[in-house]
Amino acid sequence: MTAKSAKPDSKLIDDCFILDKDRLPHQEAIGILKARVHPITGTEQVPLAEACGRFLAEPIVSPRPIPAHDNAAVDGYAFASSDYDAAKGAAFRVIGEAAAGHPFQGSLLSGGAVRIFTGAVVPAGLDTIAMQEDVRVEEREGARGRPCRRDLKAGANRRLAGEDTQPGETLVAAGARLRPQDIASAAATGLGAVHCHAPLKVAVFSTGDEILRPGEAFVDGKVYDANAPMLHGLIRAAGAEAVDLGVLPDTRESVVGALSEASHSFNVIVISGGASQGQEDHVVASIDALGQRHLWQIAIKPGRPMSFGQIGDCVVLGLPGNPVAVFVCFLMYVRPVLTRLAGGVWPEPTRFPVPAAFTQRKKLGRREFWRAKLIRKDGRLLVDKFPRDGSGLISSLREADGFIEVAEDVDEIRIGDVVDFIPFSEFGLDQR
Ligand SMILES: Nc1nc2c(c(=O)[nH]1)N[C@H]1C(S)=C(S)[C@@H](COP(=O)(O)OP(=O)(O)OC[C@H]3O[C@@H](n4cnc5c(N)ncnc54)[C@H](O)[C@@H]3O)O[C@H]1N2
Ligand code: MOO
Repeated sequence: MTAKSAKPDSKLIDDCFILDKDRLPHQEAIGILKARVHPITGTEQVPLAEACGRFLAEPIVSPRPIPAHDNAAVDGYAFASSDYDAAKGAAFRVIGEAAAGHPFQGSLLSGGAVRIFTGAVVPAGLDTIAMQEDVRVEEREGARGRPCRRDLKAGANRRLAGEDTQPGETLVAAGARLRPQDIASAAATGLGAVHCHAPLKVAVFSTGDEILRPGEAFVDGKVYDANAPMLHGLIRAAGAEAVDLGVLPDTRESVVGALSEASHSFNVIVISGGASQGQEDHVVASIDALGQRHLWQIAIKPGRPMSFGQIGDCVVLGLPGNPVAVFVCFLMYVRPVLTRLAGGVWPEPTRFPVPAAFTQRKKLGRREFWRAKLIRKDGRLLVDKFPRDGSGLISSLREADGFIEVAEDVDEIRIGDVVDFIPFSEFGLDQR
């Protein structure tokens, strides 16, 4: 991997990214977003069964030890280790029974054992359980004896009260997005509901006179709207509610009117297309007219003309029209913004170091996100770059396993260089 200091590259005069040095570096853009957004939704009690995927407003703290009692890990016989000789094994007289939900009720005698089943409370005074497969049943002097094997450790097959969770322990921190295993943890403490942030309401617009809605009859010269349905899925995967408000024509009045109206009823507006400075691009000018713009043009590829601002309390994220740019901008910028606004902790995807299976030059001074696939070669895991970079190639998104993130100061990746690979699963998008 070759790293150089950023400098203008006169060879690339026809490159529309020539002015990247004047644009905001990725980390500065992240800094602006982080500084500007904070949780904005209300909070509510949510029944556990409905809480998966919600952002937690208050930590989940266990009111009790889990398990609540010492209990049997196996079906067998419980006895006191003080009555047992590990060198010889032992024979016990069975004096009663303990089943899950039905504790032993009798009183214990020295040398007595209790027939016990998995999950049953271990009777007070007993501490060790012999698995029934390790026990031989005998009739001796009229009573049923249970000689059990040698070498059992004191405490064997007993699950201790509190070994999973201690009372007062924080199980899930505020700001976490609840997963099924977190729900199990809360449920095990007896909590019926948890305190969560209300979901964020996000409006989605597409713009462009060329855009047709999927399902409509094709018209020459038009393009079906791939962005709004994709954004819908991405927003839902990020834990927010999405409402698709349709396609706006390329006029200033329609964009200003639609943004203004939506800003009154949504927490966030995500709009794709019309993001740059052509005469048909109205998003940035509309944000300027209606509110404040905090960011526009990032030194990245793809996705450079992304914008971020606010109209009143409504956050507006303007994404470029190219679907690959929408995908990249959403995962790298919009998703963390939505997470934070919804009460979550700013998510940082893990970058996995993986050797490159390809050689590729790159322009200095901007960060690039390359679509990539994991491959196996001679038993090693490598990452291969999708051969074409076009920002309209939805096929590349469909086939990729993730992004390779290439820093501003790198001008070439060579075969064998270790690169930063971000699998799409890091963004909550499942692998097929
Ligand atoms: N002279 C320049 N031209 C362009 C530049 C530049 O710097 N100078 N930047 C290029 C880059 S990079 C991008 S990204 C785009 C950004 O353009 P806009 O956000 O203004 O996007 P549009 O022109 O509206 O659309 C771009 C492209 O995407 C298609 N599109 C738009 N919406 C959808 C949709 N909902 N579903 C599917 N496809 C969509 C649209 O038809 C265009 O092909 O500008 C470059 N040009
Ligand atoms: O950077 Mo554009 O965002 O090529 O699609």
